[in-house]
Amino acid sequence: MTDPLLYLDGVSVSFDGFKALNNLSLMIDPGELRAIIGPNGAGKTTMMDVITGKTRPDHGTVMFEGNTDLTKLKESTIANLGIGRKFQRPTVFEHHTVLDNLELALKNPRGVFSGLFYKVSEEDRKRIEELLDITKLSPKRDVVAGGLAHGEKQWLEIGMLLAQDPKLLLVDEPVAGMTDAETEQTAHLLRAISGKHSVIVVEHDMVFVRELGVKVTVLHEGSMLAEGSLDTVSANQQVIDVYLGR
Ligand SMILES: Nc1ncnc2c1ncn2[C@@H]1O[C@H](COP(=O)(O)OP(=O)(O)OP(=O)(O)O)[C@@H](O)[C@H]1O
Repeated sequence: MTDPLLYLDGVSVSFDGFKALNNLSLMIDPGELRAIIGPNGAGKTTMMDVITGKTRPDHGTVMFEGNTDLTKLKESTIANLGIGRKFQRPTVFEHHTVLDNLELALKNPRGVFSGLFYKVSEEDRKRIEELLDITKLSPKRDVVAGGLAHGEKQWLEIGMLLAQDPKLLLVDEPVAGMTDAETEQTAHLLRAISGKHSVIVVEHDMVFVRELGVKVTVLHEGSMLAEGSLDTVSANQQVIDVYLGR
């Protein structure tokens, strides 16, 4: 058995006495792509906030690569360990081209480097070509990011995060506002980057989750309600009740 890359153990977070996370435990393997679903308020965002160090849990540990407890570290330190996060709204440099955006992302590995003394090396060029290829943005390389379609912007931002070679990528509702074709393409992209990177994706769109075809964790009231394939969890009576509001 491989050791998990990430191991949340008994994590609880309270806001004014309200338990947003309640004794949550979860394991993610190296290279795994995992979907997290759950009704509004289930604690999905809070879970991401705890992993990235934005929110400190009241109880529990978040072990990364076996022996690093993320709950003891600052957000910037956690980012430097190789944990990237993509928020729902794309944040790309709108006035720069796709190529420039990827170059800028390479220039600032996890925010440590100064771009001032930076020159694009042959190795970087190769990496940028790989990123253009995987995000399917090669034909758009010279287009200004502001002129991209919504889906393309999201893929560009994922490419920018990949430029920093994260071990773990957290992706929050990537397909909100996407067309069906874009949604399918995004599932394809996330599947393509898993293996080399672990990816946790939070999403409400079940068509997308089905396209991902990976293990699903269902959160409810801050705890894990069920885990397994989408077919398994959707047949679970407790999961059905929660989604129907019973
Ligand atoms: N900073 C905060 N202060 C007070 N309550 C909070 C705070 N952050 C989250 N909560 C509450 O904790 C609960 C869990 O919220 P969270 O955003 O993690 O859920 P979610 O599963 O991401 O929901 P959604 O699918 O709607 O994004 C919610 O009831 C929310 O109102």
